[in-house]
Amino acid sequence: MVTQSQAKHVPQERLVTQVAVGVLVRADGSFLLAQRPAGKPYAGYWEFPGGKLEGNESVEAALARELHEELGVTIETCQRWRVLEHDYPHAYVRLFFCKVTAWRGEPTGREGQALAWQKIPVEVAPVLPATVPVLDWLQADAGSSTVLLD
Ligand SMILES: Nc1nc2c([nH]c(=O)n2[C@@H]2O[C@H](COP(=O)(O)OP(=O)(O)OP(=O)(O)O)[C@@H](O)[C@H]2O)c(=O)[nH]1
Repeated sequence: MVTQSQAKHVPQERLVTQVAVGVLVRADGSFLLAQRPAGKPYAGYWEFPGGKLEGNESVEAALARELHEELGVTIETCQRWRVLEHDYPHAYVRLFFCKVTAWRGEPTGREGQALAWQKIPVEVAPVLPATVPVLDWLQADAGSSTVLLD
């Protein structure tokens, strides 16, 4: 979904694209990255699975839809984690990162995208610019059981 931003630091002429992003974390601490398919901006870059909110969708509903479409999984446990904004040439995005700790089904690249379970330091490259800080948060969280809400 694209909405007019009310955030003060967003340049006035920019629309904000809201994006729900899933950080699927397994019991061993590994997390899932997906490679953006050909034809999208930043094709070939690695990111966390997710996509844009549609209509009046909530973050949770958009994430459930996107993870089902992209990976074929059904979310069972999901918690909002952090919010990050990034100004790309193609869009100003507001990313709602959610930690997904339980799901049904084995993630599969249903849109032909490559998938990789990773730990810090990640072995795949390049990652999307706005994905880099998330890797730092995951590393910071690794020694703590605290989940910060934005
Ligand atoms: N899914 C996802 N998107 C991200 C991440 N980091 C990041 O900057 N983005 C940006 O958020 C936006 C998500 O758009 P998308 O193209 O994946 O969404 P979508 O599946 O709804 O796309 P569509 O237009 O093909 O339907 C892109 O501008 C992408 O660059 C991330 O970790 N995961």
